[in-house]
Amino acid sequence: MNQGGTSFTPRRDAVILIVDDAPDNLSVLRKLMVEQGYQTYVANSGERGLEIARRVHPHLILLDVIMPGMDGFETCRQLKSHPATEDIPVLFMSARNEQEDVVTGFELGAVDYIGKPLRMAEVCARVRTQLQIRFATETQQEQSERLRTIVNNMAEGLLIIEADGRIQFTNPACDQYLGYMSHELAGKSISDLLNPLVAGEYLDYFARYAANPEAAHSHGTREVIIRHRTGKSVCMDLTLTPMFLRQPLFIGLLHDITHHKLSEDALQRAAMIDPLTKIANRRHFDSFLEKEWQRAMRTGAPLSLVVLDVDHFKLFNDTLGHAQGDVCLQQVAQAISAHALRVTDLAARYGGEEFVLLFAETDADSAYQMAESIRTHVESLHIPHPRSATSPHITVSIGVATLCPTPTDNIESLFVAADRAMYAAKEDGRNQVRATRPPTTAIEAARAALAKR
Ligand SMILES: Nc1nc2c(ncn2[C@@H]2O[C@H](COP(=O)(O)OP(=O)(O)OP(=O)(O)O)[C@@H](O)[C@H]2O)c(=O)[nH]1
Repeated sequence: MNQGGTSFTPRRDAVILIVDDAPDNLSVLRKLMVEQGYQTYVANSGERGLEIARRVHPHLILLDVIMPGMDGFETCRQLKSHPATEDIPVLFMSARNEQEDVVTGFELGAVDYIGKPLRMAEVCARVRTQLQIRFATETQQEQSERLRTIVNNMAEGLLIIEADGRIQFTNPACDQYLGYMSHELAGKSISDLLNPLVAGEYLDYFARYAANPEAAHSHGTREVIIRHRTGKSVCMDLTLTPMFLRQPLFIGLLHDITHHKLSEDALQRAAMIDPLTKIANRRHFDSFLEKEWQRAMRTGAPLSLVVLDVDHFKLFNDTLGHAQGDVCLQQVAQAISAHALRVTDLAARYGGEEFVLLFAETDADSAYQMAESIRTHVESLHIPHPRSATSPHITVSIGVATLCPTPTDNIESLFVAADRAMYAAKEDGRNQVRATRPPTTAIEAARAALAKR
């Protein structure tokens, strides 16, 4: 169907009802309408016309005015007062075509009034025009209904926003996302929902494009934090598109990504954590060390790396079983991470039974003290190691390396130094701390004091 120009062709399934008491008129008009391709019903009285109209609900009624019994005006009055027929367009045909008759016809709700004798080509043209209007209205109503159903049932939140930031309309999903009752958001400003900085940016964007509609373009999608009615923050994707009708408006589409965000965060956290011991994994430690290394290069502060290895762990596994070995690793991990006290400290499981600890802004003496404290902590856990030649309990050997990184140093060399120190501790009998440089006398004293206990 072409709704735009003059070449409109009525739908072939258009249904016409002709009401006229004169059989000749009825037969001529019927023939004419059938020739036009319309499905045609006829009635020879107002009463019969009402009956057919309620039953078949035609698209248009051609209604004679002068009829015995119920005349055309009364028939029209009754059609318009019944919900089943009130919206059917009525086109009067009458020899009574004084001005007051025509006015009465229109006042009763008719869409047109044709004078008799009828000129058939004119009747056809008027019928076609009324059908065109009728179908266009139906199409509009259908489209509006379709749109309303979509808007009311879509999962995305929808807002219509005016250029000054005032919310004109929200759909049920939007109300639900943000905890509002239906229509409660209308009249509020988007500044009530967004933080002032983001709201300011949007208001600038609205003002810019309201002033220059030609340059309008979609604001795209961005992640925003929106204030829920309860005050809590929800994370949403907001897509804004300008729409210029009588006034500049903006269509906002809200997509709730709080759950994605939560699982994204959980995934990110999981990617950083060792599943057995729940402390940092190697990947997280490496990136943390890289950052602290760069920072230490800028500040010139010392960086201490501690490498720890459980003594005779293979024997432990072989004696008590792998499951018991796992529990042991968990306990040792907790003891180690209990010493990562500052935000710039990080304890991690680096491999099977090997752990590492980074102490940023920590000199060799302090790092040695911390390492010694870890060693005694692990020993004090008293995890039985029945077949160990070193101790009846689980112990660890620890290597410490300290460096004030310069551009000629590299992380690898810090690791090599700490590893070397740790192997030296193993070779020297295990359950001890070795550093890349000898501890100061004060540290020695501390060690001696600890050893006596
Ligand atoms: N239970 C358990 N054992 C592990 C895990 N990862 C590595 N191991 C075991 O840790 C043991 C490490 O053994 P080695 O590196 O040979 O050390 P070791 O000779 O027992 O002891 P040292 O010479 O004192 O280092 C191996 O038997 C590994 O199977 C783990 O996740 N759970």
